[in-house]
Amino acid sequence: MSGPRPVVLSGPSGAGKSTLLKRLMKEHEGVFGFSVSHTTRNPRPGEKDGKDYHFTTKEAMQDGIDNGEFIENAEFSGNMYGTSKAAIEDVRAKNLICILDVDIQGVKRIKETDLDPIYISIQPPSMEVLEKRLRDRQTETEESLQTRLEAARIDMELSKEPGVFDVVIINDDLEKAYEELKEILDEEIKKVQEAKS
Ligand SMILES: Nc1ncnc2c1ncn2[C@@H]1O[C@H](COP(=O)(O)OP(=O)(O)OP(=O)(O)O)[C@@H](O)[C@H]1O
Ligand SMILES: Nc1nc2c(ncn2[C@@H]2O[C@H](COP(=O)(O)O)[C@@H](O)[C@H]2O)c(=O)[nH]1
Repeated sequence: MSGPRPVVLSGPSGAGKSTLLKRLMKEHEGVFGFSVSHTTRNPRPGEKDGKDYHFTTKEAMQDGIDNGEFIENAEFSGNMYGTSKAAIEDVRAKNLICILDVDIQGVKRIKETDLDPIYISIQPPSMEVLEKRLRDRQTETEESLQTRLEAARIDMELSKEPGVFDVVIINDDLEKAYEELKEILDEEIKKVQEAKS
């Protein structure tokens, strides 16, 4: 595939992926494009259909999967999530760096494709900090919080396996984590900016 290299951001729910990528996109207008995933979970307050996710039903999503419309899909915390081929194409058609926010199952499935992204894991400094962040975000029920923490334990172990990620960023201090992320992507950012000038 031609154009700038896509970027996969992964890591436990609550580690800070959306926080970092929203800032990255805001500070680099016209450089990044978000691959809008499909999900069967309910929207959170403030989330917009078509921007944060394509919110859909299990039936419609399963039809799309059966029709080969997704490059990967996974079940996470009782809901379906997936990256459609169209979501990636929409970004790549504009010659932008395509950012995918997917869980560890998504990372493994994307590795079986020819997408060839830069794989970045965003990790919390500890389980305790992660739990506090998730509780403070007030988006989960106690049940879904516990499911997410269990998935986080698995994610934190798998992310240590050599070769899974190109880089692991510990998001303790937000400024430091953001600077690290920018530095990793500096070369790709410059390529897009130069192509536009
Ligand atoms: N370095 C940080 N220090 C303190 N709070 C943080 C930091 N990074 C993110 N947060 C906060 O932690 C919460 C979780 O962050 P965020 O929603 O970005 O996580 P996420 O990895 O995108 O989660 P999910 O995968 O569930 O979407 C948010 O309320 C965010 O404001
Ligand atoms: N495999 C995929 N995982 C995805 C996708 N979109 C998001 N995610 C991951 O799901 C969890 C939960 O997200 P939330 O928005 O409900 O908090 C998180 O780890 C995301 O990275 C996808 O298309 N495929």
